[in-house]
Amino acid sequence: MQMRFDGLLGFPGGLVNPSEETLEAGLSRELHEEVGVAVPVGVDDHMSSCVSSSCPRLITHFYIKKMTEAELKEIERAAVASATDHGLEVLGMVRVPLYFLKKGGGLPYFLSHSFISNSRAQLLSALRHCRLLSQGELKEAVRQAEQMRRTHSDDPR
Ligand SMILES: O=c1[nH]cnc2c1ncn2[C@H]1C[C@H](O)[C@@H](COP(=O)(O)OP(=O)(O)O)O1
Repeated sequence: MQMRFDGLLGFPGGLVNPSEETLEAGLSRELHEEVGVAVPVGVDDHMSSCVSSSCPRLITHFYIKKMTEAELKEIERAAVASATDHGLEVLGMVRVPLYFLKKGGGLPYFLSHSFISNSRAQLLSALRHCRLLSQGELKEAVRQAEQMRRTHSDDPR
């Protein structure tokens, strides 16, 4: 995922006008701007679509692209070295911690941060779809994250 200019976590991507380009071409263009490399995206990579709750005229389309660790490392390097949006719209790529540490560290802490639009739900659906974590582990991570958010909102600081 990435830290956005507004301080929220989200996925690389952006607005596409379907009368001007296909969704996949628009996503590839946005990826080039935000991660600095041309990542080919096809209709087979499409995962889900949903009407935005904050803006009913916006439909969010979510794609999953599996890649090797070497490809991921290349993207992480390019995101800093050549992405035109780096330091502007995008403040940095972040790997999602897919583990649990004592006292909520790892995935539960990550999930307790603030996310743009429905990107937190998109992350959870991707982890479920790719079977990277079990249903029980995801449920436990969400439970701990909610508990942390409640604790933080009680913090008077
Ligand atoms: O990761 C995301 N998941 C779901 N919706 C998202 C995500 N990132 C952005 N959005 C939504 C929020 C905004 O309403 C629009 C446009 O986002 P934005 O970052 O402003 O797009 P541009 O890069 O400026 O085109 O999408």
